[in-house]
Amino acid sequence: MKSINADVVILGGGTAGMSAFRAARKATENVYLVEDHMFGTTCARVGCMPSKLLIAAADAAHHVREADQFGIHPDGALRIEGHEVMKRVREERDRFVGFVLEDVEAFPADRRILGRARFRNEHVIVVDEHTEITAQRIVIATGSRPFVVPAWQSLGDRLIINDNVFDWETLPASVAVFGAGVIGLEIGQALHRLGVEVHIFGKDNALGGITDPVILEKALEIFNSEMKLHLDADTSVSLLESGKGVKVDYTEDGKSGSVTVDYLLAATGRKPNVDNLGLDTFDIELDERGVPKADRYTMQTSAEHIFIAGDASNQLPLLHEASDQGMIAGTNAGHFPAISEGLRRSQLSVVFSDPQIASIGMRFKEISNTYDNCGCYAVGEVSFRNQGRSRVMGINKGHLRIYAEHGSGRLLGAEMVGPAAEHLAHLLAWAHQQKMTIAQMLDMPFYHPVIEEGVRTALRDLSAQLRLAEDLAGECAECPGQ
Ligand SMILES: Cc1cc2nc3c(=O)[nH]c(=O)nc-3n(C[C@H](O)[C@H](O)[C@H](O)COP(=O)(O)OP(=O)(O)OC[C@H]3O[C@@H](n4cnc5c(N)ncnc54)[C@H](O)[C@@H]3O)c2cc1C
Ligand SMILES: NC(=O)c1ccc[n+]([C@@H]2O[C@H](COP(=O)([O-])OP(=O)(O)OC[C@H]3O[C@@H](n4cnc5c(N)ncnc54)[C@H](O)[C@@H]3O)[C@@H](O)[C@H]2O)c1
Repeated sequence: MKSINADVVILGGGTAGMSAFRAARKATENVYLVEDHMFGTTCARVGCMPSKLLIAAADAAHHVREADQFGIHPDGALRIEGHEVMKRVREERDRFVGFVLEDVEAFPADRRILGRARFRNEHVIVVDEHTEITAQRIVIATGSRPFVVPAWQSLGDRLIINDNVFDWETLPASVAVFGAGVIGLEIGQALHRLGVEVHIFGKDNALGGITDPVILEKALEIFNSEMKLHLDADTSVSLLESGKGVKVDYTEDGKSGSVTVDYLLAATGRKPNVDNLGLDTFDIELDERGVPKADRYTMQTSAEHIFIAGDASNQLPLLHEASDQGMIAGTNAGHFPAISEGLRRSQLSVVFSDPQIASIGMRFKEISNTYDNCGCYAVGEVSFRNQGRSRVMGINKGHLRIYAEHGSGRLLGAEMVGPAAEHLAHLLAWAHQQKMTIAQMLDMPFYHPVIEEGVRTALRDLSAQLRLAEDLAGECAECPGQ
């Protein structure tokens, strides 16, 4: 077995690991990056990019179908060639992966190690059975993997996860998507729009990570009118005798039903890859999911020379977060024992369904947990039904709710389902990070006619309800704030 002494070793060569590697190398050259099987990142290979490529194809089909409303009638039946759709998805995906691999190739070859890393103790990492690294500091950046209900393993190759979808040569005839979260909704709706028969099975009426009940109700109405959603069904699944498909039996609202599909896509959440790392070989404080607890500003765990970043950290499993957390963890591992707080940006998340779903700052659930006792917040809202530009474009479906604090008048957060949510959410997240008040946001320019005018309507509604410090006479002085 080869022995190495390192200042820093990074476990996992995805987005967070690459970011940590670059950051740590600014402090010391003696840094190693260990990747289990394949560089290229989850985002580029099987996550953000291929899913958005599939969605882009679905959007193209949708726009053709929707053209009628403008008096445009594409002649003949819409023909979707599954193998052409998937060829573009795979080719463009490979192009994105290629760029990541070029970045990896630029890292010194002797500092990249392929193999599965595991702690032997708090300072020693064993990679497969070929290398032992004694490291002064360690960054865990091992990402996450889909959580799959154990009983579904009996479905054999008819059970698929997101990774499998993007390797398809062509589109299947039918899929049952389990999980109506972010992945289930994005991939499920895209497949549906590409002509695949899709049945989405969820749990507890949850949809796309929405926490605001008003937004959830609107979203359920919109998505239910397009697809077969079973969001609170009892289900049992079995492999067809032929082995070539899956039967889903379900009961919902007292009624029973059954569907037969080619595949069951498990999109029931993801699990941080920390369970097989050997964390039980030393003392480190874990959360309820078995993930090392870490300070969100330094990414330092209770074992002070060990840092964690990206999906592995069980904080916000998003690409930009993985990159930021990797940078913070790598910088601190590099400069240890000098630790500094890194930049954590305002929360921003977007689901690329149509209409899109987005949230910024505090979600409604957090707001109600924090403020419900004192009632020191107000909500402003707008429906996109009669919003000028959205109606012009025939995309006038959705609702936006913005939350602000009485007293300070500051923007707290927002949730929405609706047109251009990816852009509106950026606008709102930037204002949130700048700690703007609703009055300051209303002082900003708004062009006409644009979808952003919908944000202004919601801000005006909010402004009319907000009670500012001078009106409160001491009330809300003890507001929990953020
Ligand atoms: C279908 C899908 C769509 C998504 N879309 C979006 C999106 O649109 N926008 C967005 O912001 N986020 C999106 N995400 C989430 C985003 O992809 C992740 O948050 C991000 O990729 C996490 O990066 P990471 O570095 O933590 O993990 P990864 O990129 O997964 O890197 C972890 C690496 O660690 C390696 N590893 C694991 N165990 C070990 C070990 N023991 N030893 C050595 N190496 C190990 C793995 O092989 C892997 O390469 C999506 C995810 C999925 C699945
Ligand atoms: N656009 C994006 O930014 C994007 C896209 C995809 C993924 N992601 C990231 O990946 C993470 C994981 O995505 P995900 O969709 O797997 O998880 P998720 O947590 O968003 O959704 C999982 C859903 O599965 C449901 N569920 C759980 N067990 C079930 C069961 N047995 N049957 C039916 N439904 C069940 C849950 O109620 C939940 O709604 C997301 O939280 C997100 O951070 C982001």
